[in-house]
Amino acid sequence: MDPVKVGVLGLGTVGGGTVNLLERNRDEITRRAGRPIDIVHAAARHPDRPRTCSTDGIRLTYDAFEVVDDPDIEIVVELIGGDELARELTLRAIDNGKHVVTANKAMIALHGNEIFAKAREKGVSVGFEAAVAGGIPIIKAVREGLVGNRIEWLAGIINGTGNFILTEMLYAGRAFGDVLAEAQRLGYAEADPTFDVEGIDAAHKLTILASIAFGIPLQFDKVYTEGIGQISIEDVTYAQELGFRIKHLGIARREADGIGLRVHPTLLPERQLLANVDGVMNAVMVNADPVGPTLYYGAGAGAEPTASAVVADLVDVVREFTLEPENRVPYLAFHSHFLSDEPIAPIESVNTAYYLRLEAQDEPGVLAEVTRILSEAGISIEAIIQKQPAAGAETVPVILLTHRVLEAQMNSACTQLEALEQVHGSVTRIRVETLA
Ligand SMILES: NC(=O)C1=CN([C@@H]2O[C@H](COP(=O)(O)OP(=O)(O)OC[C@H]3O[C@@H](n4cnc5c(N)ncnc54)[C@H](O)[C@@H]3O)[C@@H](O)[C@H]2O)C=CC1
Ligand SMILES: N[C@@H](CC=O)C(=O)O
Ligand code: NA
Repeated sequence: MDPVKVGVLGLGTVGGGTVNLLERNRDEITRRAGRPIDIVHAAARHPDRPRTCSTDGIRLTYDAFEVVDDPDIEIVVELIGGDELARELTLRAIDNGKHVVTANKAMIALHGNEIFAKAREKGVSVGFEAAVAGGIPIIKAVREGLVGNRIEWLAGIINGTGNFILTEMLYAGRAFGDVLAEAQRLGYAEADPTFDVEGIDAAHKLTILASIAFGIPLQFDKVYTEGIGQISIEDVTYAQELGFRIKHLGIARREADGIGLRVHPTLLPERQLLANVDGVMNAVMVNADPVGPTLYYGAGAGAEPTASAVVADLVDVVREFTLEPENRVPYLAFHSHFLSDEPIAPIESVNTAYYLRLEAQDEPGVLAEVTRILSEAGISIEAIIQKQPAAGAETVPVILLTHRVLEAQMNSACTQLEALEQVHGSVTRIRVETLA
């Protein structure tokens, strides 16, 4: 049995994890793939650096192009991250007739349309299971397991670092910088952690999920994105009093004007399973016809869970070696000539319920003014709470939960609320989803 020869680009967190996993579960993996899978060539920026994996039997080089040009290599595993150089190396590997496995969501979200077109032309596979929700086999589940369904919406916690920070900071009282540093130490964070904190990484993943769920091209630039930076302890506390938890979600849903793609903090009823996904864990809920809601849960980041997904793709590619390219599972689940040009709905036309918090002067008539403005904007109120003023404070917090409303209506109502003399500062607004 000739081993399959694999080249790896990048021996960092995921690269090291992948080398270790192929070694540790070698027998099981060989019995499943039909042949042993050997990493024989790897590019590392610092080949002499101590690593988390053994490099025995692996030819090491500084030059990633040497690996993609190595005629012995059948599959290239791209694990350097970033988008431009990774794209160049991936396209070159494909041009050289090699299959590619990658964990790089930025590259797939930004350049996937081009990469898949080139891969189709060359008849090679491109696996990217590790790019979304780490170890959860979500690409496989949506692309293959739900193939008979029409997907209505999906919603998920799809950034491990962000969820780890939120959980530790808001529910265990730790400081942001301290938790982020720990996420970096544990290998969860992106090279530039603002990608995690500002929701960019989640938007990359949502782009990919939406494409395979709805059969649309990858359109990262159309995702509406808010990060976790503006979530305050105060709002977490009030949300809890109302029976909700705040999570950072990626949501893709069929809306009246097209498909809505958004990443933002969200209040979820505390009984929702997604509301109880904590730490580095991720979860994606998919609502489809006819299956109904299904939920996928597991570690969203870290060396070993991510390596699990990389190895799953490696085995899939090996199993498909002898399949005619047209009989393989399409990269984006739908055949490329059947991808739809359905528009992406602008955020203004998205419909959600809202949590609002405003600081109002503690005097008669203010609540009446607030409810008048909302009612004139066609927004109905589900709950309203006026807190006691803190000692010596000029204002009292007023918290409202609204029914579903168009984003555009909410924008204009908030402008009017902020213009009231009795309302100080800006209105805090967080979308509410019940995922029903
Ligand atoms: N860490 C995680 O939990 C997950 C990471 N990913 C993705 O996996 C990819 C890799 O991430 P990590 O392993 O966490 O990053 P990392 O920073 O730990 O590893 C990347 C490695 O590539 C090396 N490298 C960079 N440019 C190179 C070049 N031109 N030639 C050779 N080596 C080069 C770096 O020196 C580093 O050792 C990224 O695309 C990331 O988004 C995906 C899922 C989870
Ligand atoms: N930085 C990412 C890594 C996995 O995709 C995350 O924290 O989710
Ligand atoms: Na995955």
